[in-house]
Amino acid sequence: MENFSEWYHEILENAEIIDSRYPVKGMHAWLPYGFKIRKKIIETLRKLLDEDHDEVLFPLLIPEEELMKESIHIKGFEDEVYWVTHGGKAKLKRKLALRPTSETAMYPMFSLWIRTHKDLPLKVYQIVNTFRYETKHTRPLIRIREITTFKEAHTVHKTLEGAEKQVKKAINIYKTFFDSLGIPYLITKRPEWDKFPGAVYTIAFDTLMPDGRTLQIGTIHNLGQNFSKTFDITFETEEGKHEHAYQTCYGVSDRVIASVISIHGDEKGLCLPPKIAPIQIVIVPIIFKETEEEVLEFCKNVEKKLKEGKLKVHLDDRDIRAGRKFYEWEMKGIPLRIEIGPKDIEKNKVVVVRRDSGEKMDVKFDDNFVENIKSIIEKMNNDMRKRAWEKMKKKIYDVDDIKKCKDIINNGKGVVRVIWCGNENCGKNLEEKIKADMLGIEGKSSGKCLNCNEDGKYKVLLAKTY
Ligand SMILES: Nc1ncnc2c1ncn2[C@@H]1O[C@H](COS(=O)(=O)NC(=O)[C@@H](N)CS)[C@@H](O)[C@H]1O
Ligand SMILES: [Mg+2]
Ligand SMILES: [Zn+2]
Repeated sequence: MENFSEWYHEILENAEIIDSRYPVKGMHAWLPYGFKIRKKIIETLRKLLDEDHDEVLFPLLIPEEELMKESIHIKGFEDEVYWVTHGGKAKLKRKLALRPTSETAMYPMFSLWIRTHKDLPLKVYQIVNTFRYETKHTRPLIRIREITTFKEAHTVHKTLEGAEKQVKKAINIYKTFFDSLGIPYLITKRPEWDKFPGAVYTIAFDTLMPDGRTLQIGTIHNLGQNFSKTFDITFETEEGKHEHAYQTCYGVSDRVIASVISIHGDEKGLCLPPKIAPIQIVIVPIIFKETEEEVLEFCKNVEKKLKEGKLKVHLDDRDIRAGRKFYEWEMKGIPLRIEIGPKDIEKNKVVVVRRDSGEKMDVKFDDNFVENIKSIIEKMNNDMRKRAWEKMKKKIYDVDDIKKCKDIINNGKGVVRVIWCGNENCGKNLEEKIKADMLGIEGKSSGKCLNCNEDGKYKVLLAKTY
């Protein structure tokens, strides 16, 4: 794990997640196993969003004049937009952008959909691919040019309070989502100079990767009335007045998958949270010639019982060495392995091995068998999440000395928490001094600004970032 980047690229290949050989930089093919993991993660996300959003689907191509409408927004994206300029041999009269994100695709339509207060709040999302011509170093699933798993939610409200309430709801949705994947997170309000182009403010979820750098795994933007004024999203109030609506949008991407792989993975390969593992349990028969029949028979019964319990189980009865099977399934991060040999069936039990801790347990194949397996799985989900949080918390340092900050940041030790006065120039100066990015404001604080010694106003986090 000391060379995280090498480990990361190898695991994507060895665990058959994606194939990076696709001949366009920053774009990759999803392989069957990786696709199944991605599908489970999307299912988890959909279940959360469908509680009070409707799923929609907008076109990929955005007319230039719509994309250019919100000046700050386009300022932030103009260097990253892919353009379509031809249809066949014919040059298009007006060029079309591949959506980098869909505000400018959706909001002209919202303006048509929203007439009166009865049409609000509107809460929609889509899970699509988006395109950003990233000029910084691209990296599979982390910084890609085709973001293949881009979930973007867009909401419209009558009042600022409505939008504020939705921001809080979105924060809870992301907390629940990342908790279910066992991913720890830092929640901060991005500094003014690093918020989403066109937003009033941005709340970000960052996680800490094994190399000491943080990865922005989700963002929530309060758009105020910036876009509703640009795209004329107005509604008739109860009193018959016309007002501009208040909006939010929030998104996650393939980075969620990158963080599940990176944070739970180890030298043996992936370690998937049981909740999103395409196969939760693999049964490996320990075969000896004289007892082959009854062992396989027993394995089939165990498999049947587990399937009846709605668990995703695979019986690996290939005619290869058990050790080879262990290696392969550990690489693929299957949460539980069940080993069954002649001694086990004599005692009517199986051996259960946890992928995360390596812990081995005997479990009786009796009436409580499925329940016992389910509680091991439940415990594993919780242990993986707790372990990841503890690991991250240990790498967040409260620091009141610039030199110490530099040492922590330069040696990839993690994140520093310091007191800041809130002044932008001072903040940017601090970033330069310790060669880190300000993730953002965690909360209020008194004391002295670490950088300029003026009155401190906020607790802020800084780290090396992706
Ligand atoms: N090049 C990229 N590769 C992978 N993920 C990315 C990339 N760029 C952004 N993301 C992820 O996408 C999330 C949402 O992107 S964003 O620009 O912050 N926000 C939006 O686009 C808003 N419309 C909310 S959906 C980011 O938090 C980040 O996790
Ligand atoms: Mg970007
Ligand atoms: Zn200061």
